[in-house]
Amino acid sequence: MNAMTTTAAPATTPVVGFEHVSKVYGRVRAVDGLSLALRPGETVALLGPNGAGKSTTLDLLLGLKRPDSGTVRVFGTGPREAIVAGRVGAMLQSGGLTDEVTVAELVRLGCALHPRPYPVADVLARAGLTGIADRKVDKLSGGQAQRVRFALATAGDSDLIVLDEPTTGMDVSARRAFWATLREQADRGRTVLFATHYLEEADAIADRVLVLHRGRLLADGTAAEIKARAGARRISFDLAGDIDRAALHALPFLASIDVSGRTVRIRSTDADATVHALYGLGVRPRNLEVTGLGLEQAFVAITEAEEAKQS
Ligand SMILES: Nc1ncnc2c1ncn2[C@@H]1O[C@H](COP(=O)(O)OP(=O)(O)OP(=O)(O)O)[C@@H](O)[C@H]1O
Repeated sequence: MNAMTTTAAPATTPVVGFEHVSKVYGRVRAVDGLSLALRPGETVALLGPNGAGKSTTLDLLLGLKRPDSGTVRVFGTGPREAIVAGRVGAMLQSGGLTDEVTVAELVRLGCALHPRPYPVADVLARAGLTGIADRKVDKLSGGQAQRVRFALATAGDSDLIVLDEPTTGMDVSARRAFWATLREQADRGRTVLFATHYLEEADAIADRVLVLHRGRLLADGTAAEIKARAGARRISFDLAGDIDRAALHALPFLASIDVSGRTVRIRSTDADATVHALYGLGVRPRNLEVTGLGLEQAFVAITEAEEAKQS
C-alpha cells in the first residue's frame, strides 16, 4: 500500500476526558481548570492531600456534581448517559447503605439494576461476602461495609470502575484481597480509577498516578516517573580529599545538595548522570550510596514544593 494513503488508526476515545474543568464552592476552587484523559485499560491512582479535590473530581466524573466550567466526558458522552448505559461501576466514600436489608438482598438489587449483571453468587464471592450474605447491612463492621460497596461497584460488567478511598477501614488482609480482586478486573481490560491516601497502594497497583493539589494536576506519570520528578534518588558519599565546592554545586540533575564536613548528601533527578559527572570531576567518593525514595516521600516533596511556590 502506498504509504501516503495509509490512514492512521483513529485516536481512541478517552474513557474519561476532562477539559478545563472547574468547580467552585464559594471562595474554594475545589477543582481548578483540570484537564486529563484516561485511556482504556489503565489503572490510575488519584493522590492528593486532604482537600486536594479528589472526591469532587470523582463526583464530577460520575455526574453527581456539575462543573462550573469546562466539560466532562465519559466514553465520549455525558457522565449520566455512561452510567445509565451501565458502563461505570462506582464505589463512593460514604455512600449510605440501606440498613434494613441483608447483604445478599442489597447485592441482588445492585445486580438487578445493572444492564449487564454478573451472577449474584459470583459478586458476593468476589467481594468476600459469601459468609456474611444473610447479615443485616447495619450490623457490618466498617471494613465489611466497604466490601459491600465494592460488590455494588462490581455487580455487573462495567468498563470503568471508580473508587473513592476504597480500602479505608479495611484491615491488611482485607486490603490485600481487595486489590487482588481489583487486579483481576483490570486484567480483564477494565479501566480503574481510585482515589487513595495510601501511597504504597498507588505504588503497587497503579500504572499511572495523578497527583492533585488545590484542584490542579501537579504530576501525571508512572510512580517511577513521579519519584524521579521529585528528585527522588538520594546520593551520599564522603569526600576523600579537597574538592572545589562550586564544582559540586554545579553537578547536573541536582534537586538539592548538602555538604556537611566531608559528607555530601544529594537529591538527584538522574542519579546515574550525577554520579558519572562526579567521577568526571576527579572525585573519588568513599562510602557511595544511591538510594531511591518511596512514592510517599516523592509525593510530600512535590506538594511541599508547590506550597512553597504559592506562599
Ligand atoms: N459541598 C461543598 N461545599 C463547600 N466546600 C466543599 C464542598 N465539597 C468540597 N468542598 C471543599 O472543596 C475542597 C476539595 O474537597 P474534596 O472533598 O474534593 O477533597 P479531597 O481531595 O477528596 O479531600 P480528602 O482527602 O480529605 O477526602 C475542600 O477544600 C473542601 O472543603
